[in-house]
Amino acid sequence: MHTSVGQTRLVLASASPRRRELLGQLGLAFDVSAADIDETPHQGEAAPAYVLRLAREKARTVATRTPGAWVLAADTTVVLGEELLGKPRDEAEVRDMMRRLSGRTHEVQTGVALAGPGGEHPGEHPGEHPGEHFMVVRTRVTFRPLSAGEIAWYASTGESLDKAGGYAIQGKGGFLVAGIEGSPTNVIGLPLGETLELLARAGVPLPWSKP
Ligand SMILES: Cc1cn([C@H]2C[C@H](O)[C@@H](COP(=O)(O)OP(=O)(O)OP(=O)(O)O)O2)c(=O)[nH]c1=O
Repeated sequence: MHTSVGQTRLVLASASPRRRELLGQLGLAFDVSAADIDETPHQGEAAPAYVLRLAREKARTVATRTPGAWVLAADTTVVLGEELLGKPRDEAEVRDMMRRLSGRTHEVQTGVALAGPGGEHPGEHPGEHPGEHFMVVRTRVTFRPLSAGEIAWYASTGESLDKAGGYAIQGKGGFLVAGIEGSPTNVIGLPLGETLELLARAGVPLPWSKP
């Protein structure tokens, strides 16, 4: 997809097909450019600080190579108690995550960051990209108590490996979930209502705003 928002391009800094599809639902035109960054959490880093740091880093990385564009990025993680559950490495780790999530409520947290087309002018605060806006959105998700058979089958489907917490609520993993409190699109990787508010706050022209 290539076009511009008013005079200024909007770029989605993501390799995630889910984020591309979700942002596309807002009727905005945008380009896509993935940011490959190190996603290792810092020692003792709290979940909201972690997802925000990664979202801002992705946005800044792409903003540096696309000057004059608005750059939107996000990072999603699953938080169970104090623990961050990222993407599982293999099927055994998926089974382990499913056993831990079974019958319990966890939070899905997404950091969303928008870097403005600020050129070379410094931001207001040290380390801040000019025109930067960001936020963290949290959704509570409760899993059904899962049987050993359900866990083994789900882990074998292969849909877990590129998903935080090892499941996809929008896919085969829908049966795992008993209830959800908060934004559903946040769980899939981009909270649409809040993203819209962020874009509006930053002054990005929306499809229905007057020219
Ligand atoms: C919990 C859950 C996560 N996910 C996905 C959303 C995110 O794409 C992924 C978490 O990984 P992220 O690191 O947030 O994103 P990504 O690596 O897929 O893409 P990029 O960094 O390039 O933007 O997990 C689902 O699709 N469904 C779910 O139910």
